[in-house]
Amino acid sequence: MSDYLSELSTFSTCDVSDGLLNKYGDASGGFIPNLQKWSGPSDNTVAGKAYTVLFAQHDDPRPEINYIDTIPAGSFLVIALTIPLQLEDAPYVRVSQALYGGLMSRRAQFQGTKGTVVLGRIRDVEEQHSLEYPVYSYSLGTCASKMAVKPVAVQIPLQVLVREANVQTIHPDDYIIGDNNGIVRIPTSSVCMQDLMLYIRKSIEVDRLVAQDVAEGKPLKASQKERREVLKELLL
Ligand SMILES: O=C([O-])CC(=O)C(=O)O
Ligand code: NI
Repeated sequence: MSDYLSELSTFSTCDVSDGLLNKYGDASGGFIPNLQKWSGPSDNTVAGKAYTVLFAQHDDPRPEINYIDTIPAGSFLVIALTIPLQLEDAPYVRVSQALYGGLMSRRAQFQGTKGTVVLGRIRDVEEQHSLEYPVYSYSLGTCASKMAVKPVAVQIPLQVLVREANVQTIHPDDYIIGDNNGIVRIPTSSVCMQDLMLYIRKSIEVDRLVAQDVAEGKPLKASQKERREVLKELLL
């Protein structure tokens, strides 16, 4: 099986969104909205495969699980709450406790995890920063989560409530890509990775040529129209 992680980490999240938007007609471009980046490298992209974790209310009948000690290397840890605990508008979650902290990042990093996305709050922001391990979340908190919520399942689809009551579903093993712009997800079940990668490579080359034209004083719109012609044949 071919693994696209190393090449994906040479792209920007915007390049990936361009591919999903233009090649697959995905209006969201795979962007997971409202996430803040708190830590991680400032000058490169990180990519991993979604290792999904669902948190539910503390009195949920399902027993609490330990997920942090069994993350496969190359994963991007993605943590979400059940839909009733989410909100459409800021702060996007009903839970004011932090689902994730610095010790968890240390353990994830030790296992070769590429980064962590928490669709909720995290804490220990200074410790996160010092680890240089990529962490994204909606916001921050100070209190641990044990009296409010608990992890109940791994590697199941996670539903994320976004504006206008839309729900995005993140599936286990979707590609997750992060940089300073935010987080993008490639829905692996509905995308041919080989075709998408080909499109993105070409589209980056086109943007490079347009930038060159602009540096030479050419008008932007005309340059884009001309340079993007070559992308049309990849849309078939
Ligand atoms: O105790 C917790 O819930 C999380 C935490 O602070 C850590 O991982 O450092
Ligand atoms: Ni802590």
